[in-house]
Amino acid sequence: MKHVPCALTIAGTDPSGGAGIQADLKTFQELKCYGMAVITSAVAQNTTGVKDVHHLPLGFLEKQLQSISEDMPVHALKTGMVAQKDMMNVIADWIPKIDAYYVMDPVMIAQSGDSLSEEESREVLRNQLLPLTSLVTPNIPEAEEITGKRIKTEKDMKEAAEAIVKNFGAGAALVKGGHKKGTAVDYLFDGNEIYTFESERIQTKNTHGTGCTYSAAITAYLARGYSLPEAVKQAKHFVTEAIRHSFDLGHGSGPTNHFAAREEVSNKWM
Ligand SMILES: Nc1ncnc2c1ncn2[C@@H]1O[C@H](COP(=O)(O)OP(=O)(O)O)[C@@H](O)[C@H]1O
Ligand SMILES: Cc1ncc(COP(=O)(O)O)c(N)n1
Repeated sequence: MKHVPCALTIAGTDPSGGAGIQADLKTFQELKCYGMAVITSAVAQNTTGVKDVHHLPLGFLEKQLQSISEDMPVHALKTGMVAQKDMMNVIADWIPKIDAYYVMDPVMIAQSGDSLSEEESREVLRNQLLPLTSLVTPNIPEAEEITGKRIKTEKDMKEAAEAIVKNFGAGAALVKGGHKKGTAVDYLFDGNEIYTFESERIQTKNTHGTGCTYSAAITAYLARGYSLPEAVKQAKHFVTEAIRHSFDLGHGSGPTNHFAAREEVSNKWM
């Protein structure tokens, strides 16, 4: 039987479809992976911001994870919104039971400015989850939170990526420059080398879910067997096209276009 790459996301929801679990599953599907999803929190949100959050009970999170590991193969997984420290502990206990790449998007604050994680969970993220990762993908504010150092320059971004691997035990770190001025440049440190991934900055307010989409795309390429630098390179292309052809939907920061990188539609549909 043909082997299908299997990718799992453990994250919160976005009923408006641009971020969270919904963005991850769309991305897995676009990138020809069998997508699976474990929900941490149900979030009432849209392009304008977060209205309410309902955390699922811990025992139920455990049962969802067990439903995967007792039955399904996982080649790569990602975590997105994991708001509470006890949820992080449950996930940290579960990950070593499966043999898969682990990409952590350390979601802390939504683009709308709403907090998506409890302050006290950040210590557990650093100490329990980071050492289990194959890759962590912080934006600049998240990299500052992890390292405790301000990031102002591109040199600071590279140093943060190195510190997150060397001092906090992440497998690799990709510090994303979506929140700075100038080109959209991201730096990957894989324990040996710094790699640079750069694209032009697209002038749009419609960037809801970019971080989710990017980390899901990296996860999908890892599930498909790409090396880490190649997975990031392909995922960067995927997210750049998704932003370039993002949708002017909703009244806030609109969602990215998860099918923009499809060659067969890019000329016809847009
Ligand atoms: N306006 C933009 N034009 C092009 N690329 C962008 C833009 N905004 C963000 N990116 C890219 O999108 C990806 C997600 O980055 P970022 O927005 O920093 O993440 P997050 O959603 O976690 O804050 C990165 O590759 C970043 O460089
Ligand atoms: C459930 C969930 N997870 C993550 C984000 C972050 O989204 P963004 O990539 O826009 O910062 C979000 N808004 N909702």
